[in-house]
Amino acid sequence: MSKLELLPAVDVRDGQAVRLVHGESGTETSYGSPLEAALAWQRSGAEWLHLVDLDAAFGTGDNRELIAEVARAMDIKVELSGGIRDDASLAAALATGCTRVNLGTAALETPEWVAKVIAEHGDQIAVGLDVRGTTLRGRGWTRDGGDLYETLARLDSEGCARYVVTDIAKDGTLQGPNLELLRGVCAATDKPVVASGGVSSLDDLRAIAALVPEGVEGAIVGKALYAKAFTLEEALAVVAG
Ligand SMILES: O=C(O)c1ccccc1NCC(=O)[C@H](O)[C@H](O)COP(=O)(O)O
Repeated sequence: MSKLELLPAVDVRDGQAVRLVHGESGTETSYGSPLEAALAWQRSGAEWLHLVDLDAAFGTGDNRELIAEVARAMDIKVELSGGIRDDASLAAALATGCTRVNLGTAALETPEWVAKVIAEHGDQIAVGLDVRGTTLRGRGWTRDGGDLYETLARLDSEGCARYVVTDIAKDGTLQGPNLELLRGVCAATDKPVVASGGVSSLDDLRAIAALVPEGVEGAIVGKALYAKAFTLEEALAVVAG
């Protein structure tokens, strides 16, 4: 059985590494320099970094230069997320040398453009399915954007390579992942799924790792690492088996 990939998160708001609760603007806890945080995860043995420009996601500006600096400083694989919605923002994201980008709002609002870039960039494009219940949310998770399973079927038919699935109700809360949601998405697609939101403990990671045979490929971990619920070294040891 393949092992679960771990993606420690660095979410950037106003130049700082932060964690939000339910992804809501105004709930930030700050954790200092994004570059220092990313380098710390890399030193601890991470193979991936999940790097989010929250200002670009919310439409309150962007941290494009800082995000590029962090991505370029990494020797590990980088997944970039937040505000990638058109040719210019996609080109800027890919120019950082990141391994892949995560599209959210664009998949809901400009499906033709997303189909085009999936066709052009293949595995470099993942789509973030950020949900409340089974309703997708876009624009920094502030606006409803359609039904999860209808959108998933459309993206599958367009050849989307991978999905990053977040239960917004769990994100940043340390309440545990939504395993039922992950199982539901895995049952609806043959494409790999990256779980995001709510991881609170090593047991949560074990529970997500148990879904690898169903199609879960990775888990994003944010708050739990910053709150020191466990160390990244401990988490990597758990997923190594
Ligand atoms: O990824 C986005 O585009 C995004 C947009 C708006 C609010 C939050 C967003 N991402 C948050 C994350 O990707 C978190 O880093 C991740 O879900 C980790 O959650 P947790 O382990 O619960 O801290």
